[in-house]
Amino acid sequence: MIRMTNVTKKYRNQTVLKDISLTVPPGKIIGIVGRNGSGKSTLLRLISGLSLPTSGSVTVNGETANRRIGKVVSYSAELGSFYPIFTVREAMRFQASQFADFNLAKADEIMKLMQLDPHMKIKALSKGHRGRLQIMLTLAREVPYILMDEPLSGLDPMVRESIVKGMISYVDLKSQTLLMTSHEVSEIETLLDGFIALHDGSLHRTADVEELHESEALRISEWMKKTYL
Ligand SMILES: Nc1ncnc2c1ncn2[C@@H]1O[C@H](COP(=O)(O)OP(=O)(O)OP(=O)(O)O)[C@@H](O)[C@H]1O
Repeated sequence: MIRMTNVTKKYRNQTVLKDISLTVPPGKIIGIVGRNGSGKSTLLRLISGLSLPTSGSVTVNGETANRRIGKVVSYSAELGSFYPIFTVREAMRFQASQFADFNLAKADEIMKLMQLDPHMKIKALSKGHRGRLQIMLTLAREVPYILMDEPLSGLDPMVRESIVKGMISYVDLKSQTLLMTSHEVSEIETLLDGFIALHDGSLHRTADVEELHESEALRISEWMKKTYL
């Protein structure tokens, strides 16, 4: 279980998250939605333990989310931490050397699904292929929580649907929870069990997708248009 209790995050004197309290149960696919600058990435970074709240607490399976939480949380790392001269295969091996839970066989399958060339150097990859590599490196860890920040950004619209579906097939919902942010809610909403909607740093709503369908006969994208426009 991910639990945020009265979490506020400030950068200098700007409050980017305000008094957020929420829980994310295990075994779910959850979207974090909201306008640009509403705090989606900041929320994920707090859960990943790479950033700490100014006040309030964030716990994952009862443990405070700090840098050590990386043992149960896989966060879509920036490729900046990988040497640009690494090939795709070397980046996989490097990830395996950093994380004992990195499943090389699964990584290999995802690499094929993503149509990544194992011999290509990171510095030579296009933006879309760098995005695919990031998805593979994040998803191949056998951890309870996988956090992906804008996994679809930079991906060609023609392949997004198949990549999203493929991605989900590698999440084991008996033991894993996936949280992801996306600007294109309509592209991921059929996969989501629930969503967390932020507005100007405040928690606007958390809901089950089914509950939204049943109570308001709306899809998330329709609800967002109605709410935010
Ligand atoms: N390291 C930082 N230092 C200062 N301000 C920051 C930092 N990180 C984020 N912010 C600010 O926090 C606010 C929320 O940013 P965040 O990236 O979390 O929003 P977001 O909802 O993910 O945005 P987008 O949809 O544009 O990706 C923004 O105003 C941003 O400028």
